[in-house]
Amino acid sequence: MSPAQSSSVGNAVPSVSIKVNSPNVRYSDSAIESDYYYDKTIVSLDRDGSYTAKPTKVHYQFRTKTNIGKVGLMLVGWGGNNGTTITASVLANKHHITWNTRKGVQEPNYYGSVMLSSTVKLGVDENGDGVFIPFKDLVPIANPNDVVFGGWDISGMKLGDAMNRAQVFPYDFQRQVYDQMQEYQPLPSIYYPDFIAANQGERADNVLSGTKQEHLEKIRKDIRDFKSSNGLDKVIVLWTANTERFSSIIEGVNDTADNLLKSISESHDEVSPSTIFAVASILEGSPFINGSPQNTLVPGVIELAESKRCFIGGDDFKTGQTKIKSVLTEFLVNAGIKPVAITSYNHLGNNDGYNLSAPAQFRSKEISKSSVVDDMVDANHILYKKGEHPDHTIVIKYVPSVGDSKRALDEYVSEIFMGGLNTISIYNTCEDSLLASPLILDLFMVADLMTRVEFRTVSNESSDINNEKWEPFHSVLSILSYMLKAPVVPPNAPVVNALAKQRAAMENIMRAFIGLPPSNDMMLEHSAYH
Ligand SMILES: NC(=O)c1ccc[n+]([C@@H]2O[C@H](COP(=O)([O-])OP(=O)(O)OC[C@H]3O[C@@H](n4cnc5c(N)ncnc54)[C@H](O)[C@@H]3O)[C@@H](O)[C@H]2O)c1
Ligand SMILES: O=P([O-])([O-])O[C@@H]1[C@@H](O)[C@H](O)[C@@H](O)[C@H](O)[C@@H]1O
Repeated sequence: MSPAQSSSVGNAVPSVSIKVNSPNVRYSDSAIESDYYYDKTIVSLDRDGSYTAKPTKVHYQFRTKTNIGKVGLMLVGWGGNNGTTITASVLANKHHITWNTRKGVQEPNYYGSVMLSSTVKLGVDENGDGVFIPFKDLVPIANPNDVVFGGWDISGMKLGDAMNRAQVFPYDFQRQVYDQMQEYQPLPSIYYPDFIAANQGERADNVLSGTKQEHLEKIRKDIRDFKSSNGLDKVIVLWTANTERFSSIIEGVNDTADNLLKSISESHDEVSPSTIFAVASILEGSPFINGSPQNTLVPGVIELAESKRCFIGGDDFKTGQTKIKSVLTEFLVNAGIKPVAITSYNHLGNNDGYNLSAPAQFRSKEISKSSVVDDMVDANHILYKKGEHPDHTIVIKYVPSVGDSKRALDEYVSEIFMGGLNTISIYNTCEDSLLASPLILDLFMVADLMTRVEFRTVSNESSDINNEKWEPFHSVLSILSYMLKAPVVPPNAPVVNALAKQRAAMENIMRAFIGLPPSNDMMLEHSAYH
């Protein structure tokens, strides 16, 4: 009977082992099973305009397999800034590689990973003081130091040279991982010039020929070969390649799974490389996550994932300017302050910025960056009339000389008490790839966790629960929202962008897996006279 397995992630991240002492939690050698009572408040509007609120409980059972197995992560765009950065960083953590800087010796770490470098309040001790543990130790999470990397790139450059091209890491670090990185060679990939900026053509020397159907079959074979040659139990595919233009959603082309598969067999122009990667992953039973803003997950992909019970997630890593926006806007609106203008400008000089300098690719990013305030604004009908929104402007400029060190300038103008105005200006220099890369690990770890979770609903306490079938979560993983600018959610589910809510949802779902109630900060234990 073993408690939740904790994984020691090198010496960069401490690990704790926890066991829940409850009749609602059962440990076996292969799984943690919990009975969880989900509290909801159902609200109805009465004829006189008043609301009736009715507390309800739904009884779920969760089963989390604790045997993680050997997991691989295949990156599309492996030779890019994010792909090389995360690969080299895991090597550094795994082998405890340190490097000299002008400030002294730098240790490897996983800062910026919410699972690896943030904590959650497990509960309180006998004095009522909070006990905080690494987020990753709530439930059995894969150890990123053990992940097997692979992937594709339209640039055939080996990863050591690609890391050098990315200009993210200092020389003293690069020189220590160069030889190991040079052992990695991205597989040839799918290249349809129409979907990314023309300026990317200069690096496209590692591309597949043939029809779209042949591309689909080749990518599927790549996934199978990678899995078998590395003795993997599971492969997760993650797109961190260039931003593509949006695909048009066309009835009969990509609106259903069958139409999409037919369109691929006919090499339809409107099927993008990223959508083919998504389809290949799903057909191979590999979760697919889109770290870029384009609408890879067209309706046909979602329907295919649902039919195959395969996980998908997206869109667009939420790393810097947008991450701050999803906090600041919630703070303002929830404080009863009315943002009337949010102006976000940034410039950057990496290849992502080079690709985004093309209008169609910028438009994809503008869309994903613009939707992040919608849920917070729509929830406050005191400040905003129906359909009213702040002016929200997004500007991205390519400035080669700043490289990966993106500059983000934001101005928030808000109406405050009695006709006043409040202006908040932010200047934020972000090492773009050092912000995004840890999120690749978070997306990988949480997606892997979800492949090991099943649940069932106890609809009638008197019936035999064992007659209820264990089910996986819905294929569209909205639990990944915290890491994504424009979360894709199951049909008819609401989109939540507020960062604190996204994090609380992820934490409380994982607490439910081990039979713990949602975390809250009511501090009632401190409210009585002792
Ligand atoms: N802070 C961040 O870095 C950040 C944040 C959010 C989103 N993103 C998104 O992540 C993606 C990658 O960012 P990056 O900075 O690593 O970009 P990058 O340009 O350095 O890397 C992208 C890589 O993808 C390759 N590529 C392009 N098309 C491909 C295809 N069809 N198949 C395989 N490889 C292909 C390119 O050759 C390149 O090596 C971009 O879409 C970017 O918008 C990045
Ligand atoms: O995450 P964030 O900082 O809001 O948005 C960023 C953009 O501002 C930047 O121009 C782009 O290169 C990155 O891919 C990222 O998407």
